[in-house]
Amino acid sequence: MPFLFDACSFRYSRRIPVLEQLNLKLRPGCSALLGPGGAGKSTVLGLAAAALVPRSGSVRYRGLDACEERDRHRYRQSVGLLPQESRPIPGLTVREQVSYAGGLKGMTRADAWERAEWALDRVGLRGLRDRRSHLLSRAQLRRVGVAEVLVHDADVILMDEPMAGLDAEPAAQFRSLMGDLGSELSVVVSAARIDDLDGVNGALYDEVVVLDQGTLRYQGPAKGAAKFLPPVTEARRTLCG
Ligand SMILES: Nc1ncnc2c1ncn2[C@@H]1O[C@H](COP(=O)(O)OP(=O)(O)OP(=O)(O)O)[C@@H](O)[C@H]1O
Repeated sequence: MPFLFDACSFRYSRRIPVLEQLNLKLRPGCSALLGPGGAGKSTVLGLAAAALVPRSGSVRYRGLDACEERDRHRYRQSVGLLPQESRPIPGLTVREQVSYAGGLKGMTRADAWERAEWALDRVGLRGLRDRRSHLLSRAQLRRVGVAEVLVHDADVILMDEPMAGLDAEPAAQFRSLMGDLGSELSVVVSAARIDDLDGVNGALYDEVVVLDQGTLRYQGPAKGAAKFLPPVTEARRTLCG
């Protein structure tokens, strides 16, 4: 079931439009959203997650309209966003933080608490569940972010540049987690370069969307995307095999 962006316009401040009349069918389960810094990837994911609201136009998923008050709660339950930086909540343990995320999506306290343990197990953080979340590394916090999505049983997870800023070893471990998640849950992943996603799960990226300056430059198979991406030789090599 795709995200449907219909004539969607968005701007953070009055002056500079980021998206203007964007029409996009973003298919979870197989999509990578690529583009250079400032292309609008985070904005598109924020709109798809109903964390941002368009100035005009609409964003729909599974027949629910993210802009309609009556649909928004159910919409947000189905969609989870892993932002570029997962932040600790000062004073909370890891399990409390994940459980709190479940509460924000409408789960009862008891359900969220139980399910948080499962979600932390799923992302390999069971052993850290009672640690204060501000003591975690960036890579561990990113896993907490994934657990915050798993806790409320979202059916799609939108990951905003999940490999950015990770050292080689945690990056490899996170790729492996993403590969596992991709076989269970629909995923949309953004990245500046396709090689940031290399090795995650080849089958996941049978559709690539390239954005530049808020405009859709390309949508289709990964191989055809190379000429629409910035001239990064490594990225081209990966795409073109
Ligand atoms: N909170 C904000 N306030 C004002 N402008 C913003 C804000 N967030 C993003 N922008 C601007 O919106 C445009 C699109 O940014 P966005 O973060 O969506 O792009 P991106 O492709 O995700 O880039 P990056 O890879 O650098 O995160 C950029 O010009 C950016 O400067």
